[in-house]
Amino acid sequence: MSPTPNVPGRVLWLTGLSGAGKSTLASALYQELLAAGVKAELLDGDAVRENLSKGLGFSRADRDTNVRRIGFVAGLLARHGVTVLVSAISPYAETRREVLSQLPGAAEVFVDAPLETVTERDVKGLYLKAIAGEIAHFTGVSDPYEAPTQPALHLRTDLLSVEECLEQLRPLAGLREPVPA
Ligand SMILES: Nc1ncnc2c1ncn2[C@@H]1O[C@H](COP(=O)(O)OS(=O)(=O)O)[C@@H](OP(=O)(O)O)[C@H]1O
Ligand SMILES: Nc1ncnc2c1ncn2[C@@H]1O[C@H](COP(=O)(O)OP(=O)(O)O)[C@@H](O)[C@H]1O
Repeated sequence: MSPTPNVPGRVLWLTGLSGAGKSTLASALYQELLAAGVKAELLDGDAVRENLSKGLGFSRADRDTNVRRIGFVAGLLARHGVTVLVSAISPYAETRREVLSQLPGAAEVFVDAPLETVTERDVKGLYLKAIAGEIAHFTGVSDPYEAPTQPALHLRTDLLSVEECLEQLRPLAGLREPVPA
C-alpha cells in the first residue's frame, strides 16, 4: 500500500451564479494541469448531480448536502496529493465556510458576473424559464446567492476574458505559466 503523500493537493473552490463561468474556467485549468502532469480532478456541479448527488433538488437542505458531499470527496482526493477543482454554485456563505474550513489550504474563488450578464448569456436557457416562473428556487432569480466577502480570488468574468481569468487562477493551482494542451 502506498503511503499518503506529505503534501496535500490544493483545492480551488469556484463559486458563483449559473452561467458565471465556473465550468469554463475549471475545465480549462483542469486540462492545463493534466497537460503539465499534475494529478488533478474536477468536481463539477452538473456531473456531481448526475452521480454522487443524484436525486437531490435545490432546496437549501439539498444544496447544503450537495456541497458537503463535494467537500468530503475533495478532502479525500486532496489528502492523496490530488489538485481538486470544484465548480458548484454553492450559494450559502456559511456552508462554504464550514466545508472550506475542513479543507486545509483551500482557496475560495468567486466567479462573478452580474445577473444581467448571466441572463444575457443564458448558456442553458434556464434564466428565461426561471424568470417566466417555470423553474422555482432558481439561484439569483428566486433563490439567494450569498457572495463571498473575502475570496482568495475575485474574477469578474463580464470584464475579463477567459485567458485573463486563467492568468490569475494558474498560480493558485500551482502553475507558473500557460501549458499547451
Ligand atoms: N433551481 C436551480 N438553481 C440553480 N441551478 C439550477 C437550478 N435548477 C437546475 N439548475 C442547474 O443545476 C446546476 C447547479 O448545480 P450545483 O450543484 O452547482 O448547485 S448547488 O451548488 O447545489 O447550489 C446549474 O449549473 P451551472 O449552470 O453549471 O451552475 C444549473 O444548470
Ligand atoms: N472570463 C470568462 N470566464 C468564463 N466564462 C466566460 C468568460 N467570458 C465569457 N464567458 C462565457 O460565459 C459562459 C459561462 O458558462 P459556464 O462556464 O457554463 O458557467 P457556469 O459553469 O458558471 O454555469 C460560457 O459561455 C463562457 O464562454
